[in-house]
Amino acid sequence: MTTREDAAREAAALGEQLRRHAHLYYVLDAPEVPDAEYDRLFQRLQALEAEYPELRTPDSPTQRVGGAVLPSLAPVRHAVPMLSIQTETDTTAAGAEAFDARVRRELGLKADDPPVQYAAELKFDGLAINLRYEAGVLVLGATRGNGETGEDVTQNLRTIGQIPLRLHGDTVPPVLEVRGEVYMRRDDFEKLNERQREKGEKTFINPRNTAAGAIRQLDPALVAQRPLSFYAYGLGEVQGWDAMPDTHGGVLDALAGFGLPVSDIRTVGEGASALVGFHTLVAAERDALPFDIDGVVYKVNSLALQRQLGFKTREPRWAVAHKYPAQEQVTRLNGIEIQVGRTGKLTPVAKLEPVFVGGTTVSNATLHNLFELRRKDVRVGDDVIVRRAGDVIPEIVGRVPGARAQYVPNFRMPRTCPKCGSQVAREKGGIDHRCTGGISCPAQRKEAILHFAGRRAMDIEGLGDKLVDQLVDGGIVHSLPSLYVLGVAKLAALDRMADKSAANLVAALEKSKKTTLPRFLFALGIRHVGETTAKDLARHFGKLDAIMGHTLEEAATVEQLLEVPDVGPVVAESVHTFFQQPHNREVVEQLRAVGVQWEESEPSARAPKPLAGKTFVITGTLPTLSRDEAKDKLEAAGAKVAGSVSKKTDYVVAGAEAGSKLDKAQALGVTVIDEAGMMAILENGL
Ligand SMILES: NC(=O)c1ccc[n+]([C@@H]2O[C@H](COP(=O)([O-])OP(=O)(O)OC[C@H]3O[C@@H](n4cnc5c(N)ncnc54)[C@H](O)[C@@H]3O)[C@@H](O)[C@H]2O)c1
Ligand SMILES: [Zn+2]
Repeated sequence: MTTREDAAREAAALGEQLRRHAHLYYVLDAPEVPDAEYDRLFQRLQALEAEYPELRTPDSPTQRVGGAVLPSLAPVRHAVPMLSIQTETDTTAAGAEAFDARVRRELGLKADDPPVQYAAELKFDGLAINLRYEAGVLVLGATRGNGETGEDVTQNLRTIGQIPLRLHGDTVPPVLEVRGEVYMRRDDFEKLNERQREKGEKTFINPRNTAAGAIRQLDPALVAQRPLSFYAYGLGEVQGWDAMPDTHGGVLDALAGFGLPVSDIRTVGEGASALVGFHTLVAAERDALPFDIDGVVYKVNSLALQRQLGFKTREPRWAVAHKYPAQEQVTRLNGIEIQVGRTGKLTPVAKLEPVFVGGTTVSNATLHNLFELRRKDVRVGDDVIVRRAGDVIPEIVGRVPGARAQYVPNFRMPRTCPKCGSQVAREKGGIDHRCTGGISCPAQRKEAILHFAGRRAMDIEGLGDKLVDQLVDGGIVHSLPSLYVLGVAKLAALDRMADKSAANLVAALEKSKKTTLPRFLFALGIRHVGETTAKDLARHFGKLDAIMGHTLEEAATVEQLLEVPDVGPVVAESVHTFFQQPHNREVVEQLRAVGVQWEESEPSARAPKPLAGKTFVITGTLPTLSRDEAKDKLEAAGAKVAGSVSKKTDYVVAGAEAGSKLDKAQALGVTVIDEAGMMAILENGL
């Protein structure tokens, strides 16, 4: 049993904590704990005050709205105070029933009186804003502040495209204050954070705080860079609105008519059952919404009844917020594991004490990369904040500040891939750590096979996404070489695979064995080695063994790789590292052993380069060669092949139906030759 003194002591401590968190949240836009944690403390204080009403002092956090006003922004006194909304903590249907019962009691309705009509809408998780329109023109935009006085953020609000600077239509009242929420869409938030991550900069915690922080920026140019959105949901001061609707639903329709964004997800219905229906419906849709909501709001629809019900200190009696499970929760970080993605990226994953967040139990959450992990300074044993919103994978947004009981070393990335043992590398200036065992790493198997089979790589027709899934998941193909031992019988046994297509695939595999060195190099999926680089490498070295060497030690060094025209340090490093992985070398050997072959040539370092320094353009259809073949031949002789004709072009090779490029060549006086002329130059030189 709590004694009065205990209760007073606890209430004082709670008040202090709540005031501190409210300051961090409302004034600094930098909360230290999730809302669920704040709400828990708040409800505890409310319960104590209910038991001992003398503890309910006027300055108690339960009696006040929002936070203080930033001194750097001009204060705005609200004509009509901006209040909070009472929260219904019971998230089941009972929450809506309790509200309906309260409203009926306060209106003095009897059991057999007709049901009250309600408007139900989303509770957007953003920042409350008051927009003042005079004669239809936006003259002032303010934050809620402490409810009585807010901050002038007009210039910042003007940067939000969805907020009309002038209202539409000729029924706009002389004075109209519109209340609504500035928020950030989830995809906009993700994109913003993705950009921050790429730049290695600090990421934002959640859309709500990002939006709130942006609106209270001093520099409108900075605000303009933040993708903010707006929804209107109510009114402030109104003067001279002759045709003012008499219901809340009607008001929202009118606001939409004036050109203000109003959410379509709302309803008007009778009694508690309509509210329960809406709550259930929105719960099912919540994850799919493009923005965060933390609940739904029920409002008595009739404005006359709203006036009759009136206000308490902090909130109207005619509205209630019915919440959903929180999207951020605190839990214990039990460990950090490394996950290897399809493309070889290593991601630190938090192993959590299971926690119910965003409607499901979460025990894993991403920490994105080593830099972010370090910046957030999370260590095993910490209390961390997990966020799970919509379909976005759960993530750790930070740790709950506080001292650690004992020293815990900083997390380190493994030096070798936990899946295949290949070396882990991070490019200079890059953020991500990657496994370098592309073709030999089980985590990257599917991606590697798809790339290998691609049209511009080994060109294995019929080996697509779904089939690769089937082959790998069924344990039939576990490496690139094992593709070449697939038999028709085994393939035909697969789902959705007919004998004919099985036979076709085997034939395509057989055909693909005869390839070219550039295609083969490209097919290996070495990071940063695209088609062009593969060609450059093949031309320069001529033979695969000149690049990979008979032994690890004989493989081309970074310096040797840097001699290839157009190959820079990042590419050279990547090729070198690839061939330093024993598993990768094995796969290449096995591919050769199953019969993959190509014609090797003299390294271009030694081969004559009669066309060096000359630029060719190929246009039209040549009689025997494809354009790619002609290009290869010219490039092998040292020529540069360009895509468009300019004064720098030396020759245009024109085939049938050559169009504007030929006209341009003639206009510029560039020599035009045909395929036979090109072959003569290749054979005899210029
Ligand atoms: N994490 C922290 O440290 C911390 C600190 C303080 C407050 N908070 C959070 O702030 C919230 C409490 O703040 P509050 O007093 O602003 O109450 P509230 O956010 O629960 O409700 C009032 C607000 O709801 C918004 N709203 C959204 N949709 C609406 C709609 N359709 N109709 C009307 N209003 C709508 C308005 O901005 C309004 O001001 C809680 O969620 C709490 O967890 C968190
Ligand atoms: Zn690996």
